[in-house]
Formats: sequence, structure tokens, C-alpha cells
Amino acid sequence: MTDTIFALASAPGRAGVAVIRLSGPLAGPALDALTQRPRPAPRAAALRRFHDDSGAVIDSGLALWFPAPASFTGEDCAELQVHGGPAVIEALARALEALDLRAAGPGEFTRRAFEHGKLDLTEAEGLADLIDAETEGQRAQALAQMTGALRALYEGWRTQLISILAALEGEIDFPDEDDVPDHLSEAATEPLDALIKALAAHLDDARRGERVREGFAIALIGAPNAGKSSLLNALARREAAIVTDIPGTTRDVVEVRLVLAGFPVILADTAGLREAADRVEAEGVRRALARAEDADLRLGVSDVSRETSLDALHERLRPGDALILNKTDLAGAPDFASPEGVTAFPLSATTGEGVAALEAWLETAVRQRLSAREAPALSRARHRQGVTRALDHLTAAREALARGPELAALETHLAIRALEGLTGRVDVEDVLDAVFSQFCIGK
Ligand SMILES: Nc1nc2c(ncn2[C@@H]2O[C@H](COP(=O)(O)OP(=O)(O)OP(=O)(O)O)[C@@H](O)[C@H]2O)c(=O)[nH]1
Ligand SMILES: [K+]
Ligand SMILES: [Mg+2]
Repeated sequence: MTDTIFALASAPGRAGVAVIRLSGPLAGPALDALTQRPRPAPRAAALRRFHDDSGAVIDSGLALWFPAPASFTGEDCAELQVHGGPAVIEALARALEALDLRAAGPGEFTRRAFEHGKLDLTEAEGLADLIDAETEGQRAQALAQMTGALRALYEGWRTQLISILAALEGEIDFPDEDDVPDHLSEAATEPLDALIKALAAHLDDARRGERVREGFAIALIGAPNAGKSSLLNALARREAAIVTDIPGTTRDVVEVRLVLAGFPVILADTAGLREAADRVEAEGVRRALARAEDADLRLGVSDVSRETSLDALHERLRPGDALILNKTDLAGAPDFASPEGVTAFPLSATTGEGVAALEAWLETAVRQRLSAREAPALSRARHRQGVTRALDHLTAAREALARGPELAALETHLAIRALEGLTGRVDVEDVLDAVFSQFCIGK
């Protein structure tokens, strides 16, 4: 028999109300023992006193009863809404332990919900992301995933693959030597091609969902003293990075988190690019270049008051990036051609002139790249790996078709397994442990 767990479902610390949740076969009897009253009607709040094992009253509050299977976990569940003081919560925890309930670990409620088929693995991940969501874009993506957007996509592909597999296995069981190739190409070629296209399109999304979840990366790069740290501070509206007139001030990568268009953004200031004076600076320059390489968008910063060649900076920028012509308070913006697809922004990081135009442009850029499309986005490396594996097997299946159904059927079967790993249909214990351990306690 499974044991019965309990946990504080609301945040720890002082609060107006605290919610304690129970799940498992002892949830009902525990509720009866605590309240010493008849059990409330299912899913209706009832005012009750809660007692400890000596009969003393711990607190009064609302009791709710959710009999299985119509509960979050699918088991018998109960919920206690009490006053949110640490001593109340502690005393209730001790009373529940005296009734043979056990304090839950991280994600245990959701894992039980998963095991009772209340949600699949992608929906459980969406739930974890919803709890972690700090911006509007993250909330919207997490909610879509929690309510089954990815599940529907992956289950849909799986269903199609199962009928392809059935067709291939039909060929193996009843080989008709003469028209095997014809038959196969009819039954499997077109659907396989369509699925290969769909999976490839799902993967080729500029990592949109992962960016929404983890943050869109912008890197500031340029020569020493160009004003990168000054611009970082202007965009962050705080003195996050040290600014001095000494070239080579910034050595490490300095990150600030911003919210643009409702999406999380990680803006990184980096060391000025030049022949380094010492090993510390050399490491800073190496990190700066790596950051620029990995970023989703680069802001190349130059100082318009100085005669400098922009060629070195131009080389590092890509279409979609921006070139910042800084220090316009000292000199007018120079006449020049920016690289193809790179937008130029004359501004002064010190006076703030022109910074608003850059911010507006950045906001549009982030919105355009991260906004939800019709098709749901994969949001984790786990999804990318699973879909990539499925796609590899589908491609192999497609190639094997010309040589008969056996190998193609095997590869199709492996593609199905890869999709089933994504939704958690096939139990991969370490994947489950990894997913559920990321939850907070009480969820
Ligand atoms: N007049 C003027 N001075 C600026 C402007 N932006 C930055 N500065 C000055 O330029 C100097 C260098 O600025 P930083 O922001 O430290 O430049 P950086 O690119 O981060 O320099 P490193 O970290 O050394 O690579 C400082 O003295 C700033 O006050 C600007 O728009 N106008
Ligand atoms: K500096
Ligand atoms: Mg700096």
C-alpha cells in the first residue's frame, strides 16, 4: 500500500493563510482524527477546529476533502487552510506525523498525479514552469504546456507512427513479393516524409521555447572604453557594472536580468576586445568572444568620438544585431555603412539620449523572436534530445524503405519509443527523477 504524504503547499514563512495538503489512503482518516467531526462533503470547504493527538486545539480553519479519483493526485486528498504562522504549521506537521503520515519530498504530489495518469511528463514540466514563471511570456508558454499543447503534438505524431508501423508490419507478415515496393511506398512513404518534415520544423525554431523558459541572451561587445558597461547600466537602470575611464575595466562577464515585451532577457556586459595586457584580461576577452558567439543578439558598441576602425567589430555582428554609435554627446554620429542587416543606433549612454529608441527596438526584436506561434514550442533540452532521436530513427526508416519493411519497421518502432519517452509513456526512472526533483516541496 502506498503511504500517505503531507506538505505545506503554500510558501513557507509568515502568511495570512497556509495550505497543507494530504494525499494517500490515510488522508480521510487523518482529516477525521484532526477535526473530530464528520468529514466535509467532497470538494466543499467546511469550517473546523484541528486537534493534536492529546485533543488540544491547534488552530481553526477550512477543511476540504477530495476523494479519489477526482483529486489532483488521483488519490484521496485533503487540504487544510489554517493561519499561516510557523508554529501552527509545525504543530500540524507533528500531529500528522503522529497519525502515520509522512512529509513529502519535492514533486511527490505531481509525481503521484503523473503515475495516476492525471498528466503526462510534458504537462508536469509545464506545471513546474508555471510555478517558476516570472514573466508574462513564461507564464503563457508554461500554461499552454501544462494544459497539453506538447502532449497533443507528440501523441499525435505517435498515433500516426503507429499506423505506419502497422502498415509495415502487415508487409512483413503477408509479403507479396511482386508488389512490395509499390505497396510500401503508398502506405509509408508519404506519411513518413510528412512526419520528418514536421519534426524537423519543430526542432528548427531558433530555440524559441527554451529562450522563453531560460532567457533571451544579449551580449554587449566592443573595444575597451567604448561604453559597454555604461550602456548596460543605462538599460538596467542601476549601477550593475563598474564604469571608469581606464580601458580594460570590465574583465568578467557581468549579467543583468531584464524583462522585455514580457520575456526574460539576460543582458551580458563583457571585457573590451583588444590585445590583452595580462593573463586575466586575456581570459576576459576569451569569455567575451564566447559570450558574443552564443548570444541570441549582439550589441556592438563603438565610441564615435574616437577615430577607430569599425571593421573588427563588424566582423563579429550578424544580421539582426545592432551597432551602437555611443558618445554622441561628444561628437556627431559618423557617416558610415553598417553591415548588412545590422541596425545602427546613435546614442549617449551617459546622457541617456537615444537609449529609449534602442530599448523600443530591442523590445520589438525580442517579441518577434519569442512570441508564440500556432505550433507549440519545445521548451527544454530534454525535448530537443527526444525529438532529435525520433527524427533520426524516422530518417533511417525512410532510407530503409527501399530495402523492404523489416528495418523500416524497427526504426519506426524506435521513433515511437523516443516520443513515448518524451511524454513519459515509457518509464525511464532517471528521467522521472530528474523532472520531479526540480519541483518545490508541496507540489
Ligand atoms: N561623454 C560620454 N562618455 C561616456 C559615454 N559612455 C561612456 N562614457 C565614458 O567612457 C568611459 C568608459 O566607459 P565604460 O562604460 O567603462 O566603457 P567599457 O566599454 O565598459 O570599457 P571596458 O570595460 O574597459 O572595456 C567612462 O569614463 C565613461 O564615463 C557617453 O555616452 N558619453
Ligand atoms: K572602461
Ligand atoms: Mg566595461
